[in-house]
Amino acid sequence: MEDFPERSRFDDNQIAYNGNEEFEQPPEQQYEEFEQPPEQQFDSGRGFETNHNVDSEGNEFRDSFNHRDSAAGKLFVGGVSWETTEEAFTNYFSKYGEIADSVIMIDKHSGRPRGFGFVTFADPGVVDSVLEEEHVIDGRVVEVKRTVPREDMGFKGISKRKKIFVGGIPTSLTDDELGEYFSTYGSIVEHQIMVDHKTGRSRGFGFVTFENEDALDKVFSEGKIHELGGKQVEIKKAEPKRGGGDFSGSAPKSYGGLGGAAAGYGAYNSASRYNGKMGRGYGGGGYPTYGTYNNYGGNYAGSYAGFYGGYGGYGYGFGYGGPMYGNAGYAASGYGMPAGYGGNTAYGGGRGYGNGAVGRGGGSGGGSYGSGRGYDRSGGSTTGRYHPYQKPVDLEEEANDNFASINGSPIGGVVMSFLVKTTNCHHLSSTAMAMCSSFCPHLPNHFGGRPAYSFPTKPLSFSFKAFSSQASNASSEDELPTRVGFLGLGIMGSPMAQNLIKSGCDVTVWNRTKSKCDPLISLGAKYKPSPEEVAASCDVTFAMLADPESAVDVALGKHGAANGMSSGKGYVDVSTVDGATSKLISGRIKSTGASFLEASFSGSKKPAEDGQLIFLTAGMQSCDKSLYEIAAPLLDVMGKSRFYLGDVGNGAAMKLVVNMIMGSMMASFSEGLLLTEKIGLDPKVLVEVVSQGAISAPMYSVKGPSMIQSLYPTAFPLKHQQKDLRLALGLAESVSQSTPIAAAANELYKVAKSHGLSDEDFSAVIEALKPKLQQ
Ligand SMILES: NC(=O)C1=CN([C@@H]2O[C@H](COP(=O)(O)OP(=O)(O)OC[C@H]3O[C@@H](n4cnc5c(N)ncnc54)[C@H](OP(=O)(O)O)[C@@H]3O)[C@@H](O)[C@H]2O)C=CC1
Ligand SMILES: O=CC(=O)O
Repeated sequence: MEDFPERSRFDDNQIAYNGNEEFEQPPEQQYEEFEQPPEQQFDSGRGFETNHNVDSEGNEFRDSFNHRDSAAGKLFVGGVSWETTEEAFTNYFSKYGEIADSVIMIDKHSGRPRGFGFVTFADPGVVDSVLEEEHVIDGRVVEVKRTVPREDMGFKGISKRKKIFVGGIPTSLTDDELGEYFSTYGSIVEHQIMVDHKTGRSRGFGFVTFENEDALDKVFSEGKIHELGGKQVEIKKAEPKRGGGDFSGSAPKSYGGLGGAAAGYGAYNSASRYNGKMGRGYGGGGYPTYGTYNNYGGNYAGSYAGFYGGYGGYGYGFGYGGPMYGNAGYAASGYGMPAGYGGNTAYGGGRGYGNGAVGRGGGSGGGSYGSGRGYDRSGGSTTGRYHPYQKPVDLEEEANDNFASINGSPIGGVVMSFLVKTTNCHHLSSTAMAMCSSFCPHLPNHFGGRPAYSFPTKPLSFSFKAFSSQASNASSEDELPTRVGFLGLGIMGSPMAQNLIKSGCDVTVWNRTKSKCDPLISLGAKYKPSPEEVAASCDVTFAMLADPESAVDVALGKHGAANGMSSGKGYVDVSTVDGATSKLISGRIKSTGASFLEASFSGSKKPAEDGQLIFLTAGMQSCDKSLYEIAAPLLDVMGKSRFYLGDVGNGAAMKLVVNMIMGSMMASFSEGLLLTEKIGLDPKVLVEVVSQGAISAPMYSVKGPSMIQSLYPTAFPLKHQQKDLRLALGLAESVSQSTPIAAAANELYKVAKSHGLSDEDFSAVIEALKPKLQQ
């Protein structure tokens, strides 16, 4: 039997690399810590992988494994309930044969179960029959997979133990100089400084592979920081990175290759300090030429010297390349802002090119402060999807580390958001949630203190829909609600609820059309036959309904959720409605003694599946604060960021503004596609041209090709887009704001609706411009 190390052993130094260093990814995206979501690394330290793996180029290699005897009887078990004890776990599997070993993995920080474990049968012969069956332990369906000894997972024939990553390489350093320096420690097989494919410029990091492991010991015996080319570089052990993992089945576990439609989800966070921990990116694979590659090191962010440049890298590719928040590189000009104070997230990742770029927005005064360690996965152009969960972070520690440097620094407001994802709901702490940033000209005095928790309170001004951050007295050990209700399982509600289930929450669902509950029930959700009963049985209930009418009906109608609400409970409406509706629902929910939170969001089907929604929260009064604290980690399971916007109605209003813009953009794009064709040019070329320029948007790149073929697979139903335009026009009207473009776009969507396109994707609005519909 395998000599198992202690449970949950992690090696902070150990990082894994994407076997294909050709990819244009930031180090944060190419590397992952050992402490990964279980789906990415099932064994924290026990030396096993599942055999469902995809290499960095998307090639499955499960069949090539040579199962060792020691591993042959060992299975990974995922989706294990928090409540399941090791005894129950072992007992369950003992019906298949003698158990040689079994364990439920425990998070080293929180001491809580991580939702997965391993069971080893004395007789490997029983494994096949175990794999053939469905397994339900303590009422929860668990997922059983083979494990494979990690040492069997050769990548490019290079042992992980012989390769190091070198970060912070001065851009002037040559490959040869890199090799020469490290050759003093031992014979080198290969060495390479990674370069940007487009510019040919050094990306500030590279790899050195030694002939034998002794050399590594020697290098590390001199510490992690070495001086190269007159600058300090940081070395880390590299390990072949597991590719996407082949969870081709349901939901969040389907990380497998998506062909060329790779995700460019970038790092959740950014930089590292020389003396701190390296910010591990979260990003999935990334589309080679998009994503958020940034330079590593050498890019000291202006006044924030001492930090690696802000390779915030949040390539928000939607799985199709183009970064949504990409680019930027403001640090040198001090443009970033210290959102989240250590828990910040460097969005956008800016293509640094050595000038101290920082991740824009959410991030940081330099992307350099990021602390939420992301977990890179997949990598490579064909392993695009990323994992919706992220490990908990010791934000407090890093916030403190980082704070000193930002205290007193002027900040320019950009975007705020703090995001933390978790491997599972159990692991959240208040430090990992409720962190928001602000839009304010200077750091308020109170930031001079310990920035343990940043919590939004009052908006500074309505027009900015912003808020000031201040220390919160959020408890240090927040308990997640054990019971989460979810009402409305349409295109968006289903994947959102699914992510909650997958992250370990105890979810109870309801949907008007009951059959839509079934897939979630099979994933472990409970079912109640009315919103009222869901609300009565849950601590927090989410509502994801079609429109204002259904939102009101489900919340306040007969057997509506309000009937099941009472003091201590919370109702979180994530539907897209208007402010008045939100206020109505809020008022009635609160009259029961319960709390209400508005949390509409931006992001469509794919981001919902990937847990990448952008929440627009509002309505937290002092009495609702605990609801916000409770809901925040749940929102973080479903989304990548949270904005707090003040009073009830502001979240709805922001969402309507966003969708007003989106609706007009799509209408305008439709005109462009048709005009291009009419004048004898190729609309495909238009899509490409647009994608490369300043007006690029994932929406165009993704939807354009199918629009050209008159295909409109529904992600965001056209009827909802028209509803949003209608509501946005009402909002504009209420403040006498002229919105002629949106009004014209709205007319177009109405035409499309009247021709039966309501349930098509909103990109079907192009049909309204075609002659056959205009007759
Ligand atoms: N799709 C997207 O990309 C995004 C959508 N949104 C917004 O989210 C909301 C839901 O969107 P989406 O999931 O796409 O829409 P769907 O149309 O797929 O789902 C709508 C949900 O509302 C339920 N519903 C509709 N009418 C009623 C009613 N009278 N009583 C009870 N339940 C009702 C539906 O139940 P049933 O299954 O029985 O029909 C379904 O669960 C909308 O407000 C939309 O604008 C926000 C961001 C992105
Ligand atoms: O509401 C739609 C979206 O994509 O956001």
